[in-house]
Amino acid sequence: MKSGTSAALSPPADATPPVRHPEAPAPGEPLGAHYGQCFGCGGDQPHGLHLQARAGEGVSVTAEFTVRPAHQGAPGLAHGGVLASALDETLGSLNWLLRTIAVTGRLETDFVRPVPVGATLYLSAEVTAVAGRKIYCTATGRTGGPDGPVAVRADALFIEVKVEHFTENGRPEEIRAALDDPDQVRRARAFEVNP
Ligand SMILES: CCCCCCCCCCCCCCCC(=O)SCCNC(=O)CCNC(=O)[C@H](O)C(C)(C)COP(=O)(O)OP(=O)(O)OC[C@H]1O[C@@H](n2cnc3c(N)ncnc32)[C@H](O)[C@@H]1OP(=O)(O)O
Repeated sequence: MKSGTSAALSPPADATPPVRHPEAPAPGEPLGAHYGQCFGCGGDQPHGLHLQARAGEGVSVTAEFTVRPAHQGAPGLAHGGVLASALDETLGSLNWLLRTIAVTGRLETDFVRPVPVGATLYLSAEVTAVAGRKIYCTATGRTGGPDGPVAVRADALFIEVKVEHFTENGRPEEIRAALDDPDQVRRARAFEVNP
């Protein structure tokens, strides 16, 4: 049974359907990591989720994440916060398709079934509505295959921010390193609004 979603995650009356950016990656294309040190998608985080997302149709993505021993809460089972991170990361990757820089404002998660170590979580997410800077989206994670039973799901509100959100709030050494890395700058540009 789906639990109730809070009023904060119900789009207002003037919300509009999301618009896929004309230069968004084609359906099936891998999105890659937005930052090598990202806990969700980065390849340089030994205990990270190493989540790999691909563009879907419209403003949707799919992703997979395999639970490793470093992700346990109870013996042999994934930690709920890690599963919420996988949902958050998948939802965050939707912003590649809008070409909008946005951060999670609110994330509401249902944990439906326990997810064992070694299991692969098949995630899918889509943007449902946009209202000004507010991006409403939803995600599910299934086990056993892309059509397997739902183990986790989330509804979320992302808020569009400017790049200064990161440069003014992030620890200076990581910001400096990111700005000095041409590959990182190129990936940040891919988020920029308006071609
Ligand atoms: C060199 C650098 C390269 C960088 C390259 C970047 C690459 C791209 C990286 C992406 C990374 C993704 C990674 C995964 C996704 C995370 O995990 S992101 C990390 C977790 N999230 C955060 O840290 C966000 C922390 N929170 C904040 O900074 C601020 O609260 C926010 C979210 C920016 C909002 O603050 P604000 O801009 O002052 O906006 P505010 O005016 O308060 O609110 C705007 C609207 O949103 C609503 N709202 C705001 N918060 C909420 C809420 N929690 N609940 C409900 N409504 C809310 C407000 O009510 C308001 O509504 P309206 O009045 O317009 O109707």
